[in-house]
This record gives sequence, C-alpha cells and structure tokens, in this order.
Amino acid sequence: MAAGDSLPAKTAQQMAIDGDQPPSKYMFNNNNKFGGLQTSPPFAPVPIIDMSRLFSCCKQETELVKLRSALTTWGCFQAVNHGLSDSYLDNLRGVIKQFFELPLEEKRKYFRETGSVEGYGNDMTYSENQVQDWCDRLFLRLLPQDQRKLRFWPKNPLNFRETIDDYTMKIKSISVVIFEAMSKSLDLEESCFSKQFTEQHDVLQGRFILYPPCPAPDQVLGLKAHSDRSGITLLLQDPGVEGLQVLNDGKWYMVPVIHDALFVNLGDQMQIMSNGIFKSPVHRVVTNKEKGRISVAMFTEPDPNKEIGPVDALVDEKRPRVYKTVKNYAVFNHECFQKGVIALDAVKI
Ligand SMILES: O=C(O)CCC(=O)C(=O)O
Ligand SMILES: [Fe+2]
Repeated sequence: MAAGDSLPAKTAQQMAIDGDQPPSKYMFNNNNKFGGLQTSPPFAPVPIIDMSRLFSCCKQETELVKLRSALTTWGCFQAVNHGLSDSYLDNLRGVIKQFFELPLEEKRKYFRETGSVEGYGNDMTYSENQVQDWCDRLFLRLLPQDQRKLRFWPKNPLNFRETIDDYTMKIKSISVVIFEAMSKSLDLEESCFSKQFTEQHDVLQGRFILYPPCPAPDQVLGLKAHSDRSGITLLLQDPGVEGLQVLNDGKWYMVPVIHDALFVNLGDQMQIMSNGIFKSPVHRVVTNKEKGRISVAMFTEPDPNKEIGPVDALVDEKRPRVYKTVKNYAVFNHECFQKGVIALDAVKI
C-alpha cells in the first residue's frame, strides 16, 4: 500500500457545492515535462473514423488508410457509426449523472479502500507532493465477470448495474472490431491484436468520472497528463462541455466533442505490441468554471498473465524490436510510477 494514501477530506464535488477555493495540493505544477496549463488551445484535428465502413468491401480501404494515419500520428480518433444510438448513450450518461447526484452518505457506501483503486473516490496518493485532480470517480473492474467486486457497484440508481453490464458487453464487441481493423490497417492477420486481448481472461475496467465546476480552471487540472496503460480506451465524452486535451508534437490540443462519437485512444500496451508504430498519446483534462463534466472511460487490457510484446510481423531489419516483452503491465506501470520512471521507457530495448 502507498504511504499516505487516504480518501480526501472532501470530495471535489463537495468543494464545488460549498464554493471552496481549491486547496494548494490541487494547484498545477508548472515544473512538469508536458508544458503549461492552457485552457483553450486549438482544436485537435483528430480523424473521424466511420466504423460502418471498416468492414464494407468497397469503402474499407480508404477508412483503413485513415485509421492507420490516425494511429501513427495522433494515437487516437473519433469513432462514429459504432452501433450505439444517441438515446442509448444519453441513457448511460443519465445513469452516471444520477449516481453522482446521490447524497454523499449514499455514495460513501462505495468508497474505495485505502491502497486500492476500485470504488468511488479519488486517485491513490503515492507521495506527499502529488498534485490532486479536480474530479471524483467510480472505478470498477467490469471483466472478467468473476472478478467483479459487486460491493463497489452502486445499487442506486436501480438500473445502474444492468446498464453498466450491458455497456460492458457492447464495448467489448466494439473493441474487437477496432482491434481487427488496426491489424488490417498494418496488413497483419485480422486476429493478430484481438487474440492477445480476448483469449480467456480479457480485462475491461471502467472509470466513471465527474469533473465538477472549478473556480480556478487556469490553475487546476481535472486530470493530470498521462498516457493510458491499456490496450485501447474508449471514452464517452460529455456532450455539453469540452475538457479533454491531447499532446501532439509537444503542443496541446483540445479534443472536440462530437455528441454520439466514442473517442478512442491507444494505451501503452498497443504502442508496445505495434513495435512503436502506433502511438499511446499523452492526454489530460482541464476544468471549467461554470460547467461540470461527466465522462465514461472504458479500458481494455490483455490477460495480465500473458506476456505481451511487439508482434513478430512488425519486427524486421529496417524496424528492429523497440520493446521487450512484459507481463502484467498494470502492475509494472504502477511500480514504475512509484519510482518516478515512465513505464514505456522502462520496457524500451
Ligand atoms: O475524462 C476524460 O475525458 C479522460 C479520462 C482519462 O483520460 C482516463 O480516465 O484515463
Ligand atoms: Fe486517460
């Protein structure tokens, strides 16, 4: 367990309700390697991928070229026509919103335990001077099903569990389509990536996040800069307010909100498997003075017991192996973070 890890004296939501100024431990640290805090950088021209074209015989080729270019330059894209209707997504957003609107005493039942990420609360604290994020979140392991810790799954609103279970299964299917398209875009056998994720114990985690309005958006981040440790992350944004930013070529860009799109970004494990051809982008979330923001991030990860590494077909004389193989990247990533080391650098050859 991390020394000093405990739940915050007050949630970000409660501070926003009480009109508190953010305490000093929430203040952005200008001495960080990813540059200053800009609340309105230019919009990211992140490509839009029409999922319905990825497997259509006549339109597939152009969409795969677009996908490859998106993942080699940005490491992310906006997925549209993914099969989930506007009303379905709005219902999901509504359920998450209802959970966050419950009184604190009710949400407290699902508080995460000290030293563990799962449950309602904040990020774990690893060191005294760790900057805090202006957000509250519910973090759940969704798959494999037999590893669900239902004591952290809200019973209120009544349809929470069933809604999240259904969304889990849908995201799992969409992820397989994306994995297959990513393989095809690199001229690899279709199941090349998906089989590393879906054989036996594929892992899916969900983070349901509330970024309450913040009185000091130019001094406080909703979520600090990071890359995801996942294979891929599928993010449902709040249609009413922007906040997510991606770093590209040393510059920050705001990700535009497209109401019914899923924002897909790669995580470190895809950068490793693709031998560095695809990027796992650094991203962060800024806050807003007037508006709160709710997002749902779903992270797919391979079986932690399985060794992952660059796929053989992407290693040759011109492109030698960039990464070592690694098992249980989640734990490895966590250990690196505690030592102040970047996990992706630590697996470089
Ligand atoms: O809330 C967002 O827009 C991004 C969330 C995110 O990057 C994460 O949970 O890893
Ligand atoms: Fe992220």
